Formats: sequence, structure tokens, C-alpha cells
Amino acid sequence: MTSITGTARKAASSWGTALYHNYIQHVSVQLNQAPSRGVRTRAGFRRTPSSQDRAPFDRPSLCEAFEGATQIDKAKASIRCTEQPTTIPESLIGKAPTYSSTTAPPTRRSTVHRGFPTTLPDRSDRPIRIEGFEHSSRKSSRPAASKSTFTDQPQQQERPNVHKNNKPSSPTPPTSTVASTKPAPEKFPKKLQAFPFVPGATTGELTKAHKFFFSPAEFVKSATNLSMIPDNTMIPEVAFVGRSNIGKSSLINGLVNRNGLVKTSSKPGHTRMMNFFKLGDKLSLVDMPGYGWKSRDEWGGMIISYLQNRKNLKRIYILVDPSHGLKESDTQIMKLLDSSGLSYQVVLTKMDRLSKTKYSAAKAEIEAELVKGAICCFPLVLGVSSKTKDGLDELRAAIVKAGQLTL
Ligand SMILES: Nc1nc2c(ncn2[C@@H]2O[C@H](COP(=O)(O)OP(=O)(O)OP(=O)(O)O)[C@@H](O)[C@H]2O)c(=O)[nH]1
Ligand SMILES: [Mg+2]
Repeated sequence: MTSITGTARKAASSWGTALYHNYIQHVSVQLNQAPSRGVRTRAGFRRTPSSQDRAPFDRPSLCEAFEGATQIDKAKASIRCTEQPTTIPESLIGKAPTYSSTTAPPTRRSTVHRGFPTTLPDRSDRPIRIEGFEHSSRKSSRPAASKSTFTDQPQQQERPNVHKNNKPSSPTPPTSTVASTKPAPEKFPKKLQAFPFVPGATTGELTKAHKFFFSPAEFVKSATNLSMIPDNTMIPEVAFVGRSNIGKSSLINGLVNRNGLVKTSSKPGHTRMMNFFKLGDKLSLVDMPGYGWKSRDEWGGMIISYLQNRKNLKRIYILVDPSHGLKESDTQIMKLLDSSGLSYQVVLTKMDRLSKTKYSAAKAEIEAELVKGAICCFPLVLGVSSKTKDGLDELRAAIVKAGQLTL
């Protein structure tokens, strides 16, 4: 059902291994619809197995994942992750591609398109809707091979939600469940060319967020395994992930204006535990060990489990160095978050190291990469410098919105 390719094996030098295996497990769970038996009992995880405990993916989610999603679905999904009602501007959507007999259009599925909420959903009571998981009748219509590889193919083909049968499928819908909703070929699918425009924070929001982040910040706990994760699920939480040495710990220090709160180092792999911090009893911030160089496999399993199960996790910030661009480990975690229906936002760190022109070019390149495949990516890439404090207020305001904090 699944196959490991060279690139995925190469990524096995870090906690990327765990990312990869988790991805495979995810695909297997979806295909088999197998219920998971063990349920974590602490740190906000459910205590007793129930119908909601079938898999990490069958749980409340910020961003619904789409099996067989098309570019237009991705546009809608991105919009769903915004806090404000938004429509897709026509300018973002290109003309419908023409299909030859060997490149059939992706199949559109019947139920996933209905009722896109345009405000951030409350993940406390809404089950994730992964098509084929909740409705066993659709399982048979999804070919297993279409989602089973995790390779170094072009990014769009790697995505678990993208149609990638080896054999071209028929342009006509394969099952009766989709027949009634199949759009006219000349109108659909359209190509998403850019993220939908999301307005940045207003001056008032920036000021409020700035003040809020001057609230007393304190270290709560370090966790080396899931049972040690603090049980403070009543307050919203945001987590910072990224490659080692990308600036995660420095960013938390910068955000809360406390230079020594989190230990930083110029040596990669410095943070070795999940560190939880609290800001004014209203927000929880989590600093993660980095992935990539000098990281360890065992961290990955714990972190992925945490990301997929933490109830109060409102958004994951993926830190990327603009001078290096998106690395394979970054796209791996994005795939995992996409397939788990978790909302994330990309933050470019160490802006001060690039000239404005180079930074803009690097940002545009990263945005273009994200447009190709991201589903649950909040459509606003932010840039920060913990050194010069540039961009910190924008990120603070984004966190306030993501956490739905009332200030
Ligand atoms: N110039 C510049 N350097 C930065 C910035 N942010 C972090 N650094 C430096 O980058 C190095 C790594 O920073 P950390 O915050 O420890 O990085 P990390 O992502 O937590 O690293 P790990 O814990 O190893 O995963 C340190 O030497 C920081 O001083 C920034 O905005 N600008
Ligand atoms: Mg660190």
C-alpha cells in the first residue's frame, strides 16, 4: 500500500523520520478506517476511548483536510483558516486548464465543498471531516495507490490530497456519489495562483497585541514525553516549530520581551525538550526542539503526537529561514499538518540578515511554493527579526487572532 522512496529515506536523519512514518501511518489509517485503541490520559487528551477516538485525524480540527482536493478547494481551505469572512478574488484564480486524454481533471468529491465556514472554527466540538473516513461507502471509490507515496516528485504531486493515479482516470466521475456535483469541465478546476489576500492587522490590533505581550511571561514546564505535557488546556496555545537553529527560542524571547526566558544558542539542536511558557494566564507558547540537523528521531514521535492531539492548540507557526528557503523537512511537516487538518502559518526569521530586495524575492519564492500545495496554511507569510524586533507586532497580532484572545 505504501512505498518509501529515496528522498523519504534520506530525510531519515532527523525527527523527519517520524514525520515520514507518521504520514504513512496516517494514510493507512485513512484507507483502513482503523480505530486507534490507546488514548492518552493527560495533557488534554481524552480519557476514555469513544467514537471520537478512532484516529488522531478523527478529532476536532482547525482546518479541514481534503482528500482529492483541487486547487480551488485549497483556496477555500485557506480562506477557511482566515479569521474574517473572505471571498476568493477572481484575480487569484486562473483559467481552467485544458485536459488531454492522458491528463484527466481531478475528481471532485461531493460533500467536502459544502458549507465552508469563513471564520475560524472552534475545534472543541467539531469532528474533522476527512472524506472516506466517516463515510465508509466512499472508501472503495478512492484508489489506495493514489495516496501512498511520499517522494521527491514535484511538490503538487507529493501532496496526499492531490489526485495522482498512475493511470489517468476517466474524465467522467467514477461513482454515482460525485456524479451530481461534477462541475462543467470548462469552469473547473481552476488554478490557484496566489494565496487569497488577507488583510494584515490594524494599528489598533497591533497596539493591543504589543501591550498584551508585555504581560508577565513565565516558564511552565519542559516535557520529554507526552505524559509530561502540562494539563492547561483551558487557555489557547500556539507552538513554534522549524529546523534547528532557525530562531524559535529567540523568537519567543522576542515576542514576550524577555531575553533570558528561553535559552538560545548558536549551536543547532540546543532545545531538546518541548518547553511550555505562559503569558499573562491567557496564552500558552510552546518552544519545540528543531528538526533537521542535530535533531533526534525520538523527538519527532512525541511532537507529532502532541501537534495532532492537543485540544487547545490554535495554530502552529512554522519558522523558515528566508535565506535558505523551504527545505524538504519543512514541506514534510506541512504535509503532515495538511493531512491532519491543522492550521499553520509560515514565519520567516532572521529578516535582518537579508537586504529588503533579497528578502522580498525570497518571500515571493516561498509563497509561490506554498501556493502549489498548502491546504491548511494561513495565507499570510510573516517576516520577523528577533534581533531588530521587526515584524514582532504583526506576529503578536496574528497570534492574538489565532488564539481568539479577547484583550
Ligand atoms: N541575526 C539574527 N540572528 C538570530 C535571530 N534569531 C535567532 N538568531 C540566532 O540564531 C541562533 C539560533 O537561535 P535559537 O533561537 O537558539 O534557534 P532555535 O530554532 O531555537 O534552535 P534549536 O533550539 O537548536 O532548534 C542564535 O545564535 C541566535 O542568536 C534573528 O532574528 N536575527
Ligand atoms: Mg531552541
